[in-house]
Amino acid sequence: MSGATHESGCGMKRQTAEGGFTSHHSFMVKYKAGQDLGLDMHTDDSDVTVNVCLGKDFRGAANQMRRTETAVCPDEHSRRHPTRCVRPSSTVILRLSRALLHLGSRRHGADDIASGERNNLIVWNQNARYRASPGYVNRQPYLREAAPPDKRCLSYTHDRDFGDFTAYPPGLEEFRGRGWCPPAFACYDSMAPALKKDEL
Ligand SMILES: O=C(O)CCC(=O)C(=O)O
Ligand SMILES: [Fe+2]
Repeated sequence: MSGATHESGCGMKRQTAEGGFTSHHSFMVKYKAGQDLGLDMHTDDSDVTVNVCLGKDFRGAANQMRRTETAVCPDEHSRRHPTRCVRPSSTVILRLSRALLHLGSRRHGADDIASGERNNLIVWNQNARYRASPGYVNRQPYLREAAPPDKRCLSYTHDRDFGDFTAYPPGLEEFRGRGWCPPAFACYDSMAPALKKDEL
């Protein structure tokens, strides 16, 4: 591996404190024509994720050689910040033989590849002591969203209001109305009234 991208300002102190990681879960993801081309925005069941692009030969959505774009939400998911951002998500270019390190609780996804095959090694690192502490992201209070989400942060599988901001990807219209985010009590003021009534 020739280098790793680590977004600045993405502190990992709490996640790596008190002896560090207590478990790891590693797996490969594969993107190829006729199978998955990319991955919708989501969070991981990890405290810190390592994502290494191992192969093979592919072109990204903008036809770049062996590079693809990954949107990473600037804010850590917490019950206070219900998994998506009102601030613009940053775009990280993950290219062959490089690694990306990010908090599992930050929403992220992989843009579709245009051609070829992309293979990435994903390592989910968990810290049981961090998870048991009051600072754990999923122990924070879940507050109302202050404003509509950033478009780049939207997820067609998770967000009820995805279709209010952008068209569903071809063939994925069936996800309309199926998401859970944001729950009714956390809707921003200008969210469509029909969606505000939905319960979690
Ligand atoms: O393919 C990628 O770059 C992201 C994969 C990922 O986020 C995951 O498998 O959880
Ligand atoms: Fe992920």
